[in-house]
Amino acid sequence: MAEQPVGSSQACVLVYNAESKKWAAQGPNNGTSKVTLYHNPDSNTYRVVGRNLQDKSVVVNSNILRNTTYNRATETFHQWRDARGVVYGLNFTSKDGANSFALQVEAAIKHL
Ligand SMILES: CC(=O)N[C@@H](Cc1ccccc1Cl)C(=O)N1CCC[C@]12C=C[C@@H]1CC[C@@H](C(=O)N[C@@H]3C(=O)N4[C@@H](C=C[C@H]3C)CC[C@H]4C(=O)O)N1C2=O
Repeated sequence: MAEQPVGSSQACVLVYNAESKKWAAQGPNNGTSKVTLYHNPDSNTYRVVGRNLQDKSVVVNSNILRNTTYNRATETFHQWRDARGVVYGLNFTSKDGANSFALQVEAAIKHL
């Protein structure tokens, strides 16, 4: 069976630049995107894919692994580090959207 969407939310997608110590919004309109957690049941893998609402560009495509720490830095800002050390941040547009997305990512990590 192909990849299934587990859940989606709206967030500004940011990537941290360790050099400049600054967050960079990904894509136009301040990086506001639809972020979706996908599950591939055949390989039991998960990934977070974000598509910018304005130009539909893919602004994040990050595997969530069993050793991924999904950090709820605040009620509306969550972050994680990928296998290459790239740090992604999601600045959610609502606390409910942030919480529901985090619960699905946390459940996914437990399921790996
Ligand atoms: C042990 C460890 O790895 N810790 C990592 C975090 C982490 C922990 C555990 C697992 C994985 C990871 Cl990833 C760490 O601390 N990291 C990862 C890279 C960046 C950072 C390092 C330093 C800075 C200091 C300030 C802080 C930060 O960026 N806070 C946010 C913030 O300044 N902003 C964003 C919103 C709200 C705030 C919460 C929106 C835009 C900007 C703003 O408000 O304008 N930092 C970090 O998060």
